[in-house]
Amino acid sequence: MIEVRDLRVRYGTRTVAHVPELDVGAGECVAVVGESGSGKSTTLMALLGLTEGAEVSGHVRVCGVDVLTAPARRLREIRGARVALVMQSPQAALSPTTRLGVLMRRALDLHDVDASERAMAEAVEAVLLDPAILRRYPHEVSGGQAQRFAIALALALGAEAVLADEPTSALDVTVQAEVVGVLRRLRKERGLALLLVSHDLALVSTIADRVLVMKDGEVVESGPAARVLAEPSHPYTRELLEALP
Ligand SMILES: Nc1ncnc2c1ncn2[C@@H]1O[C@H](COP(=O)(O)OP(=O)(O)OP(=O)(O)O)[C@@H](O)[C@H]1O
Repeated sequence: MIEVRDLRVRYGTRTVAHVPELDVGAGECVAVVGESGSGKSTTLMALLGLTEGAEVSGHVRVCGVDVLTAPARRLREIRGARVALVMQSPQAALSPTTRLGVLMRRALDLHDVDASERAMAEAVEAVLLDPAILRRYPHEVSGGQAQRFAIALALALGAEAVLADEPTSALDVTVQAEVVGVLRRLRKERGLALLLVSHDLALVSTIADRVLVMKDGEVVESGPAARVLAEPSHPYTRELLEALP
């Protein structure tokens, strides 16, 4: 589903992310962890060709599309519909004057997907939200609810992969846990490929099969989540683990 080889993202002369190898198959979950500024979000955005102004090289294949060479039309096919991007603050990306239900109906109509009240209610219930949320405006829901709404919309559109960029603030740990809980269940039920970005190694290891640890744009350690957590081989990974509350 996702295949990355020797991905390099540069802004000017500075390499902000270098990922030698990253694979996520259907039903698998891979987490990218590291402190703020380590290149996690940049890596995620590069997978959808969304690193504006950057020089990107290497090989990136997502849902059969060669992201670095594909024409804009092919990239639009995977963005939003086949691959869901769950952002740190999804409310910011939503129109503040449009109710969530209207927004969902428009998106489903655009892709010729069933946009009946019942189908929309089922979509939000699948991420453990009350269908009443469809009558709310984006500023009337919490960050975690907005993230779950974004996942519901993606699933209704038939997404095969979810890329989630988790909030980095320690205050948001309950939100993260809430969203990760939903993703964990959906991954099993629907065979979604999941790529999670987080600074919280302990949280992601509860869902991820494999973990990549990034520092200053480089992958310093990668491997099965259980191994990385139990026997971290890099001092930086040990630091991340020791920093946990
Ligand atoms: N458009 C840009 N132009 C120049 N530098 C950028 C740009 N976007 C990101 N960077 C730089 O790339 C580096 C990696 O940023 P990135 O957002 O990927 O880190 P991160 O690990 O996701 O951090 P956070 O957890 O805070 O989101 C940072 O030093 C950042 O300043």
